Amino acid sequence: MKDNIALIGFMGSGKTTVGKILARYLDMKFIDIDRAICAREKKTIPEIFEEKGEDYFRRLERLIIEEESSENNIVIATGGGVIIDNENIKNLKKTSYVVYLDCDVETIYQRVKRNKNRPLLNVENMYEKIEELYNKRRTLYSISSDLTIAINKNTNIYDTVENIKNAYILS
Ligand SMILES: Nc1ncnc2c1ncn2[C@@H]1O[C@H](COP(=O)(O)OP(=O)(O)O)[C@@H](O)[C@H]1O
Ligand SMILES: O=C(O)C1=C[C@@H](OP(=O)(O)O)[C@@H](O)[C@H](O)C1
Ligand SMILES: [Mg+2]
Repeated sequence: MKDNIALIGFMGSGKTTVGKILARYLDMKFIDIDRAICAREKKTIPEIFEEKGEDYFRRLERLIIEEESSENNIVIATGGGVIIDNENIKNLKKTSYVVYLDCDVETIYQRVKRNKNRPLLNVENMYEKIEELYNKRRTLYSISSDLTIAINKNTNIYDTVENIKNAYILS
């Protein structure tokens, strides 16, 4: 069994929300990479993207994942773009059981449409943008993970947590 659990998946798939509950259930520490980036920069994600650019954000994301990957007994909620950089997956896999929250596009859209905290989705046609990014990324999520959990609009969050917990314990 690996020391940590890392959650990956598209924006809105529930990484942050599931991660918090999972950590509590397993008595592990919870780390949200986005939150750690914001704390370090003392800025929100949209502010970092606007003032410093996406590349700067990605460098910080990579650095913090590298740091956190040397910890133990933690649940890590990553940001949806973590799989863009292969180095991130290599680092996470060293110490984490990687779980892909595989959520359908419609459910993602319904969950994120009113939220302004995801700069990549602040475009005129958000649904189209989600589809485009989703199609680009889905294979990467799949091949980067040890376990895939299907999520849709009817999925109960506690079932998700229970399934991850059981698979992790058996791993
Ligand atoms: N299983 C679920 N059922 C209903 N709403 C959910 C579920 N999981 C997450 N959400 C909601 O979807 C939104 C996005 O969740 P979040 O955890 O921020 O996703 P991520 O970190 O993957 O971007 C939040 O408003 C959250 O409350
Ligand atoms: O998919 C992405 O590229 C991003 C996802 C976000 O995290 P969530 O997946 O938690 O929304 C956040 O890291 C940033 O807005 C970029
Ligand atoms: Mg999140």
